Order: sequence, then C-alpha cells, then structure tokens
Amino acid sequence: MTGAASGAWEAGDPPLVSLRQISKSFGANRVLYDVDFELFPGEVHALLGENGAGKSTLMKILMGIHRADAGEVVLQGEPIGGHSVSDHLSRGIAMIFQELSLIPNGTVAENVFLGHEPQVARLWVDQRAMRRETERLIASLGFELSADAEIRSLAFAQRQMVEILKALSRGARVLIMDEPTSSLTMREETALFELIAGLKRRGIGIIYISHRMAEIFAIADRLSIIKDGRMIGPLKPGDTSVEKIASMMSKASSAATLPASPVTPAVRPTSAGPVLEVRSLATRGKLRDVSLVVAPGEVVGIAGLVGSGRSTLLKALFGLLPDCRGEIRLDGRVIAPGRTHAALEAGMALVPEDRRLEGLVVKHSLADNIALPSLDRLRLGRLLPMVPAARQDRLFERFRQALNIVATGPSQHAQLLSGGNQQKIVFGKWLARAPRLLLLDEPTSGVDVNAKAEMRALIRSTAATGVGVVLVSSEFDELVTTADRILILVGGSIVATAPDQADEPTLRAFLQTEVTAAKTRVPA
Ligand SMILES: Nc1ncnc2c1ncn2[C@@H]1O[C@H](COP(=O)(O)OP(=O)(O)OP(=O)(O)O)[C@@H](O)[C@H]1O
Repeated sequence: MTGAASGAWEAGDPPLVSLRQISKSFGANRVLYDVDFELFPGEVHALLGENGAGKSTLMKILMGIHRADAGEVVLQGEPIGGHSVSDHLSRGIAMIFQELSLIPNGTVAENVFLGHEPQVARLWVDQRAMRRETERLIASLGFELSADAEIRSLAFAQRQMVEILKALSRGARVLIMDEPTSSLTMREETALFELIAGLKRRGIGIIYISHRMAEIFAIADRLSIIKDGRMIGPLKPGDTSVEKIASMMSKASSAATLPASPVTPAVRPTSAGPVLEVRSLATRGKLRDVSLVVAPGEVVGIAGLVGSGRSTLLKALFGLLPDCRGEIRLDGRVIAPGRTHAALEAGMALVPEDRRLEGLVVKHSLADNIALPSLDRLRLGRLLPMVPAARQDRLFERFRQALNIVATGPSQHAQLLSGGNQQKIVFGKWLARAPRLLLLDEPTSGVDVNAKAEMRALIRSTAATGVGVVLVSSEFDELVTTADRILILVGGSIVATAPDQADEPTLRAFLQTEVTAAKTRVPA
C-alpha cells in the first residue's frame, strides 16, 4: 500500500492544522526554533527526527499540554489561543499514546465514552445510548470488537482500537500516533494500516511518529524531519530514501565505539565452555521446556510474536519469576531460578522493555542512573564505600558520547529526557557493568534510526569481548543484522532455529510458518 494512493488527501485542500513559527525552550534549553508544520484532511504526515530532536514537544504544543513561547496553532483556519488539553481535545485533536490509558475492568463502551457519557436528564448514564453509539462507531470502522467486551480480555491491538474509538467519539479530526506498531503482531500491524486507510477516507488527518522507516514508506503521504529543533520538509516519500532521511536527521554521525574500558570486568569466565546453558526452563503456563546454549561472544536472537513468551524468557533467566523451574548455568555455575540477586552477582544484566517502569529511577540524575548497577566498582575502595560524583559523571560522559544521548548534563533528571534517550540510558547502565551475559528486551525500541545502528554495533562489539547476548526483538532487520543465530519462540517453546543467513523476508515467512505449524501440532 502506498500512502498517497490510498489517501483522500488532495493538494490544494485547506490545511486541517497549521503550526506556524513555533518556538519553545525549557529553561535555557531551546528545543524548537520557528517550526512550521501543516496537516491536511485525510493525510498521513510522518514526523521524524533523532531522539530529543523535539517531536514530542511539538506534539504537546499541538495538544495543549505545553504552551509555545512564540508562534501559533491554527485549526481549520482558526488560531487556538490558550493551552488547555481539554480545549484542544474538544476541538478535535487527540493523541494515541504508547502506554494506553484504559480502565481494564470497564467495557469497551464505558471506556470509549469515559468522561463524556451520554446522560438521561443529566441524572444518570444512558447505557443503551452509549452501547448503541459505540457499536455504530465500531461498524463504521469495520472493527472486529464487541461494545460489551471487557478491556482486560482484549489484545493490545484491540485496546489500541478502543483508544482510537475514544478519540473519534469526541469528534477527533487530528490523530497523533506515537510508534503505534511497537507492540503489535504482524497481522495486527496490517490491520492497523488498513484502519488508517479508513480514517483517511473519513478525512481524518494523522500525524505519525515512528523510527521504523519501512512503515513510514508504507503509509505516509508526506514526511517532515525535525533536526535540532528546526524543521526540514515536508518531503514526499517517493522523492527520498531511508539513507537520505537518516543523513538528514543526523547531526555529525557519531562513531559507534564502546568506551574501551567499561568500569572493570565484573566476572571473568571460569571456563572455556558456554556462557549460558539452560535446560528445561518452565514457568506455569508461559514457558515450556526451554533449553538453549549461548557461547562466549555469541548473540542469540529470539524471534516470536507478541505474547509468545519472549519477555518471560528473559525475566525467567534473570531470576525475576519465582515460580520458575529448570536448570540455568552461567559459566558452568548453577544459578537457582527465581533469584535475581544470584543472577546479578553471577554476571547477568537485563535491559527491560518497559524503560519507565523497570529500567529507570526517573527522579534521579542521569549520572546516578547510569552508575547504579556499577556502584560496587565505582567505590573508592573496599574500606571507603563512597562513590565520587566525578566518577559517575565520567561514566555518564562516556556513554553520552558513544550513544549520542541528548541531555543537558549528568545532573539532569531522567524523567526530563526524551523517550529514546531514556532507552539509551537504560542500555548504557547495564553495559557499564560489563556483564558476562546481556539479556536485551527490545533494546532499540523508540530509538532513532541512526542510534539503532549505533546500538546494534555496540551489541556486536560487546559480544566481541566474549560476552554472551540474548536479544529479543520484534524488528526483524535487527535480528538478522545483529544475531549469530535466531531461535523461534512460539507459545512459550523454542520450536526451531531460523535458517543461517536468513534475510528479513525469509525470517518473517519462517516465523509465520512455525506459528501456523504450532497451531496444528497436538500438545504433548
Ligand atoms: N518538561 C520538560 N522539561 C525540560 N526539558 C524537556 C521537557 N520535555 C522535553 N524536554 C527536553 O526537550 C528536548 C526534546 O525532547 P522531545 O521529547 O520533544 O524529543 P523527541 O524528538 O520526541 O525524542 P524521542 O524520539 O526520543 O521521543 C529534549 O532535550 C528533552 O530533554
């Protein structure tokens, strides 16, 4: 599907939204410089830029969360004055967040109309009208969804649909989507693109933020790039290429070199054998009889659909699941399952998928965050347990350069960093510990295209020092370019190894075949 071909947007239509000459600073940090941006009815306009370039800030101004220092937001020819989220929402501007904000034990209809329920004589909620309206909306978009279904029973993609219904029920004309495919299976991704085509036909304009180039070329009518707070574009996807966009986004492209001495190696290999040996690992319902071996210097990729048990496997290895059974050996030494402290001590490190919940102490400084797992090695000495701030700052500086982290300095609070830069901090803090085994769960999710390449090179160069790596990723290009071997996980079991040297389409097709085969297999 090409964006322009499937869209309702025609050049010459008046714009739905115009952002004119927008400027914004946070304290002394100037983030946006005189930015112009337009969105037309029925258009998918992709917004790109390196992590920390200012995309979310611009969108928050459009949504009324932040007020611009200068410039104006114009909706269908009318400038929007104040900055109030409810005002902008009532004018039809809505954002579909990555972390969805639904009430799990409410129904679809209750969530869709949350906060603007139809009422009977302003006394009570008109349940029937709410259901009827929800069903009408569902039917008009051709969703497969019941108005009565409870949110907690729905898959992520269906929850995303509810978020979209919620926005449309409030009369949204502008939808902002931030990395909407990151938690979707392949089939759900196709369904989302079809849904977007339907929204376009209704004249809804979509601002699509993503670091995944393939999907931008699949669905965007136009794209604009923010570089260091300044706007480049708009461009037509047909007039450019992934390489050109990557070089337009990048400042001076920084060399992906790991700081040569990551603190000091924590645990030296005790044998020349495998780094990791796992036998018959199982957790109730989620992992079944998983066995795998990782050699020193090897990157083992795990491919699977959403819900196949990929994150569970990493958590089980790292001792985060108490009800886990089986045998785990690191450098030949047995690590009891369900013991995080033992896993950490033995030299494992886990970069979790959910950086905000599991990866960062958001109210602490970047230097604190990056140093946290390495404090024992940053201390002055055994008898002098204090950690000099300068050591933490130096550690932060090394990773800031290697990963091109956009931050005001080591003392900046982690919560003020852009999403992609937060991910780089989580990645850096575990790399700094110099682990023996690095467990990576979607390590480059939300990270810009240049930084993705840098992080992948870093994973390779870390492995080259003898570290074992288990890499879970839903980005097939990441697996085929970074992993030495790719295991296929279906329904909590490793069912196959992908063919050597498989390219992206081969891996995609191989996984699909294994998923289909697993459905027909009789359970043992
Ligand atoms: N509330 C805030 N206070 C201070 N600084 C902020 C705040 N919000 C964002 N920033 C800073 O503004 C800059 C732009 O951040 P923004 O989140 O807009 O980037 P982004 O392009 O969306 O990045 P990403 O791709 O990583 O999501 C960053 O340097 C960030 O640290």
